[in-house]
Amino acid sequence: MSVCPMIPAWPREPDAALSLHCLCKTYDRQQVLSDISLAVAPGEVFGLLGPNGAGKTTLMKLIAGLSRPDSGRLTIFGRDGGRGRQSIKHMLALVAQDNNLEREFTVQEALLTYACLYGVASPRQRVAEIVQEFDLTAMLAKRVAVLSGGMARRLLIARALLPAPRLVLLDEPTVGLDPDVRQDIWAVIRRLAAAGTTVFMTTHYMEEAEQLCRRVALLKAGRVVAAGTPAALALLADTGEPPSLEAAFLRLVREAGV
Ligand SMILES: Nc1ncnc2c1ncn2[C@@H]1O[C@H](COP(=O)(O)OP(=O)(O)OP(=O)(O)O)[C@@H](O)[C@H]1O
Repeated sequence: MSVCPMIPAWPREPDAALSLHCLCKTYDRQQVLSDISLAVAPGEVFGLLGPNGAGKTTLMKLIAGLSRPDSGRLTIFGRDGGRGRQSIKHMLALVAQDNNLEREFTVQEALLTYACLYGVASPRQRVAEIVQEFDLTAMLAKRVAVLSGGMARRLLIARALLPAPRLVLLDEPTVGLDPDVRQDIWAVIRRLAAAGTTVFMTTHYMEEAEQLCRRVALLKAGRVVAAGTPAALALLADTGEPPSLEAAFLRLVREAGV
């Protein structure tokens, strides 16, 4: 029988925005996720850290319902993420790493089409709100194919927020972006949290985790090896230097047997 790590003082399942209990996933007989147990409070920005191949995207896909766990339990705002998918679909949005925008559409068309597909009430009005919030007016007539990486990322996030999801999953939201666009996206994430939206994000940037996340979990070879506030995790570095999340990350990732 697998042992499930207990994490004290985390939100209890009925109160949590997202609750994962002993989730396991294998691909081609490779154990990719083992006994993942986490809980994220409503309105929290939670960061998932880990080296390449640790299983972060796989976990995102399980939460988003794009893939099924082999075992374990997943609830979103207290509802079963397995059987009750239909009833929670509208509550969450995933912004994946890849750009899956329709290249021939204009920005306006991309937003309006998505709003209609997702049954957003008053789609034109909602698109106008999002355009204003993301300062997209100047690029509305541009075709998606000609957008820079930073513009496309902003559009992907803007599009995902059209149905006003309560839980937003961001897979490496600022990877490959310049510092200016990164700051823009950080501001979006802070606004979401201030408005009570829950954000569950992955990142390879320790500074990003420190700046944005109330708590983080470190995934290594498909297991949670540490979790807590960035400041608490930084203390695990134990290097004699001023504590840093980066030093703690390196220590935990390199340490054998953790
Ligand atoms: N569809 C799949 N079929 C088979 N193996 C897969 C599949 N998706 C992921 N894997 C494997 O699962 C493991 C975890 O991959 P995953 O993409 O979740 O890691 P990650 O932590 O997101 O990595 P990165 O930081 O590089 O994005 C890897 O060994 C990967 O090869």
